[in-house]
Amino acid sequence: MAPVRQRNAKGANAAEIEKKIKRGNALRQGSSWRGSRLLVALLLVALSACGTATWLYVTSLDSDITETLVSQGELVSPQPRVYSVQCSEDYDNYKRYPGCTPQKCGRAVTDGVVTREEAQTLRRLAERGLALAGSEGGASILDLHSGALSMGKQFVNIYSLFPSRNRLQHHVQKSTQTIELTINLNDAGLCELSSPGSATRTNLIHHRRYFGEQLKDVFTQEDFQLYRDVRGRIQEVIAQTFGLDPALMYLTKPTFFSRINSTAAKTQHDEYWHPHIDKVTYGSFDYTSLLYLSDYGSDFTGGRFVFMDQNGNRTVEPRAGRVSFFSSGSENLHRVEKVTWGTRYAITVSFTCDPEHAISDPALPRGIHG
Ligand SMILES: O=C(O)CCC(=O)C(=O)O
Ligand SMILES: [Fe+2]
Repeated sequence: MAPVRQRNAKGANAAEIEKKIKRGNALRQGSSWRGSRLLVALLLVALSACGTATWLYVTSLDSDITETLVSQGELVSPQPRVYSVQCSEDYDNYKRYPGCTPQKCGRAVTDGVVTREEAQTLRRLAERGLALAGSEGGASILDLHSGALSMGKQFVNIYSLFPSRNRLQHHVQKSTQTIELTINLNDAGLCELSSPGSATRTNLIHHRRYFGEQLKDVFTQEDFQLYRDVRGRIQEVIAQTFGLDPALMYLTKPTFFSRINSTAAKTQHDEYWHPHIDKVTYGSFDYTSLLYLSDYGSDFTGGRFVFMDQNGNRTVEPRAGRVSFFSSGSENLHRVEKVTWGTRYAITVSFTCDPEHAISDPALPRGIHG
């Protein structure tokens, strides 16, 4: 019996051990299941956290935009779309010119004043002109009136190099900064640029020949005629919209082509995105207009124009041929978003009520025949 009991006891032990092994396996299996379930859950949490963060980021990019006043895809024609805004007190600090000084303020957009073909012609002109030089950073300008052209980290004057005098002094101006360059034309027709305050003599460059030869191909009389026509039509629509006498408003400086891309800024001149008030930045401006020469979304991304109002921001999306215009005081604080891709072209054409700040339409310098 004893051996049987023993066998039985052994048998019971073996069954117990087998049970334990099975339980152990099941437990291990269970814990590996639990482990992978935990991993999947963690992954899901991480993914949804990522998704939420991305969503928050994307919406935060847009969250400062309360309203799109005019999108690129729509066509505002023939009448401008007008948004009235209460005039700021800025104009009280200046002499008032009845029939011109803003009494009604606001902003308006029209696609009915400049055709897309005209915008394309002007854009080609901007491309050719700015290809002569251009800023090292993302924002270049070509001022048609003064001839100031971004070059590297500074500006050159493509017009002043023309008169056949030997020594010229001129000022290149953008915003509040004025650079005075003295240009000496040497016997070889090369020019030496020097600027007061810099002890070292700067560049000996073939500017005179370079721009002289290039300019003939870049600007024709027709181009300047087109600028004049467009300027006249813009003046008319501003006068109509704000109830002004167009004969009492004058083109003022600066009036320039701008080319913006996503290259990192190299100097302050490239930092076009800062909020500003045109009347403060440019002084003489009473009405600002912007003629866009390229399309938001297909020629470039970013680069929307943003009115920064107290109760939110309102955008205008550039469209080739679109004219956006507004009274230049602090009722129209604005900025341009950074361009994130592509190239954005525009022209700034602005008007003053003060005859002393009037400029004549840009024209080809004497001696250059288109
Ligand atoms: O190009 C734009 O949309 C605006 C430029 C601007 O604000 C300016 O020239 O003062
Ligand atoms: Fe501006």
